[in-house]
Amino acid sequence: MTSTQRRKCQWEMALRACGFIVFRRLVGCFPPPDKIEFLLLQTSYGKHHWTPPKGHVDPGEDDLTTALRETKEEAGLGAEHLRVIDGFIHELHYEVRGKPKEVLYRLAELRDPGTAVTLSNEHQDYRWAKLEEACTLAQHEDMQETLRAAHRHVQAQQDKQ
Ligand SMILES: Nc1nc2c(ncn2[C@@H]2O[C@H](COP(=O)(O)OP(=O)(O)OP(=O)(O)OP(=O)(O)OC[C@H]3O[C@@H](n4cnc5c(=O)[nH]c(N)nc54)[C@H](O)[C@@H]3O)[C@@H](O)[C@H]2O)c(=O)[nH]1
Repeated sequence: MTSTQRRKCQWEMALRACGFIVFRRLVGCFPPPDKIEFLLLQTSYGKHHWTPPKGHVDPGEDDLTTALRETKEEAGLGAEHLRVIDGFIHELHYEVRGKPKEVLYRLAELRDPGTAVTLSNEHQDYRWAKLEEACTLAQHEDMQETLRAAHRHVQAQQDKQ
């Protein structure tokens, strides 16, 4: 299937995308109370909006495979770089050009916080952002709530340790 056929097929189906809220924990700098930073990517097209790595589900692909593929394609981070966090899945529903779209986000920690991010031509910039900056970049309320929920989830896990 050519990329044009793939894109047409995706538009004919319900829009569905999957991705990862990728976070890293800063190490070695004391005290900052909040060491959690989220990865956001800025598109090189359209409104240049910021989102975590994610993208459309290919025909026959399962959600986790899509999330891993897109994170590799868009940020250069593969399964070997990530620790997928159990118990966190957030599904967002919004409209894109009049069509309903659903986006499913899982949560993953960057194992080595020093790992470099490598962008594809779909994005022009990236940021490792603390929660409030990430919410400002993300703009959309549903994404902001997802980031806050991810932050709560990571902190709750930390508190248990
Ligand atoms: N030239 C050009 N080309 C485009 C354009 N558009 C796509 N391409 C091509 O498609 C490829 C991307 O393919 P994938 O990577 O597989 O797909 P995704 O990762 O899914 O990426 P998208 O950008 O399609 O979709 P969203 O991020 O969902 O943004 C769509 C709208 O929704 C808003 N929005 C975003 N997030 C949230 C949220 O959390 N909450 C709420 N409420 N709203 C949100 C956002 O502000 C925006 O207005 C590119 O390579 C291009 O070739 C475009 O405008 N111009």
